[in-house]
Amino acid sequence: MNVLVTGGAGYIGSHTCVSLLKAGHDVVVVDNLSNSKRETVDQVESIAGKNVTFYEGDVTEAGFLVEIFAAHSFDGVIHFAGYKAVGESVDLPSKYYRNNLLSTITLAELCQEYDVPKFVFSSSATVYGENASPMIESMDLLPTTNPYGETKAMSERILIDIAKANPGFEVSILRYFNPVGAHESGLIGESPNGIPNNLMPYVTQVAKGIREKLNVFGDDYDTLDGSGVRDYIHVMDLADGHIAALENLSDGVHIYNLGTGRGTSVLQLVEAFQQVNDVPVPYEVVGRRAGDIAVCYADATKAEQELGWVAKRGIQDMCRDAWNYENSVGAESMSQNRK
Ligand SMILES: O=c1ccn([C@@H]2O[C@H](COP(=O)(O)OP(=O)(O)O[C@H]3O[C@H](CO)[C@H](O)[C@H](O)[C@H]3O)[C@@H](O)[C@H]2O)c(=O)[nH]1
Repeated sequence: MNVLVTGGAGYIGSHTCVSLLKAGHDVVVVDNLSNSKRETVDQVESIAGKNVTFYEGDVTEAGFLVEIFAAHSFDGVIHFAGYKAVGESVDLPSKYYRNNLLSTITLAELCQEYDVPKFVFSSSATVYGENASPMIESMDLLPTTNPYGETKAMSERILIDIAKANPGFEVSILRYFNPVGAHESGLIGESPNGIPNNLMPYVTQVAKGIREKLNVFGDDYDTLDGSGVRDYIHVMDLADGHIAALENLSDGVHIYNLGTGRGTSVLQLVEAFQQVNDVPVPYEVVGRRAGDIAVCYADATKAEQELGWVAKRGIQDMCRDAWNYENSVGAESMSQNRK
């Protein structure tokens, strides 16, 4: 297939491009590089040994996208591009609603105009809100605690309605749990700007000595050791999930959790990281972080039954590959304002 990947220079997008190319698909990337770098696309090409067509620009701009849709005959779109910082979305809600919703609407409209039948959307487990785990696709969505999460829930709604009105439009909505790790080559990985919000990049930076210690946000949750429990999934498993979703698409809307189905606590993850990589990760338990829930993990059976996809890599692989990337030449130069 000839696939348009929006946000293909980003963390999950770049790993998915590798999997797409390796599976024999052709890839066109559109990315405005607001939170990523052009070099990542070069790294993707060198890992896969195949070329990618790259356009720098914004997927909220229909005029810019029209030229790309006209120049290529796409079989499908995988839409990753979007703002994703939870805290920033609380401070700048209109930035999030404008960008994340407009991009989804614009792309879905262009798919109708140019007869592009397949659409895979990056959603998030955050749409489950405070439901009790395991999260299952058939659950009613609960309000999320921030505009970022709302943009994911609203984008899902918009795609469901557009698919209803346009028979033949095939939509796959993928709800990611907690993506971590990196491609085993160490050439691409997660390079957050500034102080990381998420656990794994914070852990790797503490291990590396860039930050003094990890703050563990709460040890008084009702979990096995009191720290928060999440379903961490290796980014290459997640990438493979997109290929399975794309290749198995059929008429209508299909929603899948992409998780392992297993929960790991913050303290368990820190312990695994130290053991696998033989490096200390000093930490201190501090108060809970506003908006966090105690436990979030997937029921991952639907993706297995319908797509034949299961996550193959474990916590050890995730910790090893995240550390390998942190120690690579690329990690430092990819990140901005790290200190
Ligand atoms: O420095 C840190 C960072 C995180 N945590 C803990 O580690 C766990 C995972 O936190 P992350 O920030 O890595 O991930 P979240 O589950 O909070 O975030 C996920 O859910 C969010 C919505 O709530 C967004 O969807 C986000 O993109 C996605 O990664 C949580 O228990 C959190 O409290 C710490 O203890 N210390």
